[in-house]
Amino acid sequence: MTADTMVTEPEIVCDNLVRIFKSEGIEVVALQGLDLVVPKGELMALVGASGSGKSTLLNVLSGLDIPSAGLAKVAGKDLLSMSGRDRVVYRRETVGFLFQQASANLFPYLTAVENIQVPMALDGRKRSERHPRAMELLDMLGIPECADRGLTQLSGGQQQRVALGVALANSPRVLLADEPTGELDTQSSDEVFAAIQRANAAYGTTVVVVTHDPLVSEHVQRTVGIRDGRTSSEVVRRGEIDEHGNEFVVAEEYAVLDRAGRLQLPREFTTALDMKDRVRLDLEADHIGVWPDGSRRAREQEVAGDE
Ligand SMILES: Nc1ncnc2c1ncn2[C@@H]1O[C@H](COP(=O)(O)OP(=O)(O)OP(=O)(O)O)[C@@H](O)[C@H]1O
Repeated sequence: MTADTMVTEPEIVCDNLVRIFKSEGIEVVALQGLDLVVPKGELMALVGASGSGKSTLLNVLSGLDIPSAGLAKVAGKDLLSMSGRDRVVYRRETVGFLFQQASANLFPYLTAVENIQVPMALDGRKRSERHPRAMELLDMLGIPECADRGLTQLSGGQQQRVALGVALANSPRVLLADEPTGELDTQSSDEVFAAIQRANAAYGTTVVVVTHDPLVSEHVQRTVGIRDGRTSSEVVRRGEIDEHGNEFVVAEEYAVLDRAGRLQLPREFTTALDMKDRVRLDLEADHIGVWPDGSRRAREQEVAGDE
């Protein structure tokens, strides 16, 4: 294969991913055929209502949970067929995880630099002296002066940046973050998100952030919406330059069309036109028209079809 014909495999591929939870005889389908492709090095956000399946998806991608069916591949590794042993190595080396609460990533009795060195020690390195990578990470996170501070001497935003350092300690290819700014004030959120952006740019780490925070979801290239366990919509942003040479961002919204031809119409659209149960489709030269059942246009079409 030549360099020209070589196609880079996406870093994350989910194809028709299903996760069913069974408890006390009741089945909950948390993921119902979810499709998602994330190219290497992308920083993207996942948004969706409570219960839509975001945490279930992150748990699958982080190797904590095993899906019921479908395909989930991260950094070329198949998460359904992976052995228990490979899963441990995968979680230590391939993915880093950042939780909403910084404390979930941190040991309270260790300093900032010691915390960042914990996963490195697990990786067969010595913890007794400062590891250059830990100091480099603290620099990149913008908190080198916090190296020897205990957690009680750090603000919430600084603690979350140390937690990010822990997640990045072993240079994971993929960083998964679940509401990383959810408990922070605006300035701290800003600092944590800026640190995530720097990590993405400096190390080429692919980043998936689950968020309700517009500061995050509106400042990434792509925001994917999840509804009822499926990817339903995407907003793609790109920078453009106006006639005065000023940069501005164009955001385009898409519905996701899966391989079976399914798409979810936005609820505001279907409610506005009182669409339910079934709709009439009309193939035009360059688009597909969707009409409410019983609308004048649908009836006209029916008559035209009969003639
Ligand atoms: N371990 C479990 N056992 C049974 N049902 C579960 C389990 N985990 C999640 N669910 C169900 O799966 C669905 C998706 O949950 P999930 O936590 O992934 O949603 P979410 O989008 O992350 O929500 P939130 O924003 O509130 O965290 C919900 O109906 C939830 O009740």
